[in-house]
Amino acid sequence: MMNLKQLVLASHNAGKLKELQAMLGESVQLRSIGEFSSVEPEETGLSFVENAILKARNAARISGLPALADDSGLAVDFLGGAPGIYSARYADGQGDAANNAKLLDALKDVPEAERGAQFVCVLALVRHADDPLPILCEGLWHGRILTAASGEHGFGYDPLFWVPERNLSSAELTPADKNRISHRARAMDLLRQRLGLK
Ligand SMILES: O=c1nc[nH]c2c1ncn2[C@H]1C[C@H](O)[C@@H](COP(=O)(O)OP(=O)(O)OP(=O)(O)O)O1
Ligand SMILES: [Mg+2]
Repeated sequence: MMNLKQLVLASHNAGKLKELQAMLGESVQLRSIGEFSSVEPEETGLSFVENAILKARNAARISGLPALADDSGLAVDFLGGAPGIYSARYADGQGDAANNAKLLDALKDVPEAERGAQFVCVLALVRHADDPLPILCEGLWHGRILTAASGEHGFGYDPLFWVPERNLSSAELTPADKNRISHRARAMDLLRQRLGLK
């Protein structure tokens, strides 16, 4: 189908690279787009799918390699699905800690039963920059937003995301356990099936 020994990961997020490489194992080497360029494309799409495709095409164009992109985020029920595709930019680009603080504030006094949320991950794989048939895989992970941060693992909103099947925050899970059950794990599972890697 395509040479998948080397794929460029269209992401500047070290947390994603670590998780995706761990899920893929040694048969596929993920190279970060950061090796080729430090310029991040503007995420102008209105959906996770559009942004994932846009990032994958951009990375394939820059690197000349097949490219995998991950567009992901946190959709909070009480906020009508926000921050959603804007999760990384929720606190205007001030980073994870500011995003988490803003989310806690937005849910101040909201009772537990109304704090439902889901992590969303869309993976897009393109064989080359103009690929007319990107492979798209998605994964969801249902949980709840805690009232205070807890845990040191992971990245992003992990310290605020309570995982019902473990009764722990996502940042309290071991990396290996998160990689078995997360939104990203589900999307990667589908991708491996699509690629005949399992
Ligand atoms: O497993 C996760 N655990 C915690 N937080 C997560 C997770 N997965 C996505 N997230 C959050 C981080 C960021 O606020 C947004 C992704 O934004 P997103 O644009 O896809 O990624 P990004 O800008 O960090 O890197 P890049 O676009 O270069 O891949 O959702
Ligand atoms: Mg981004």
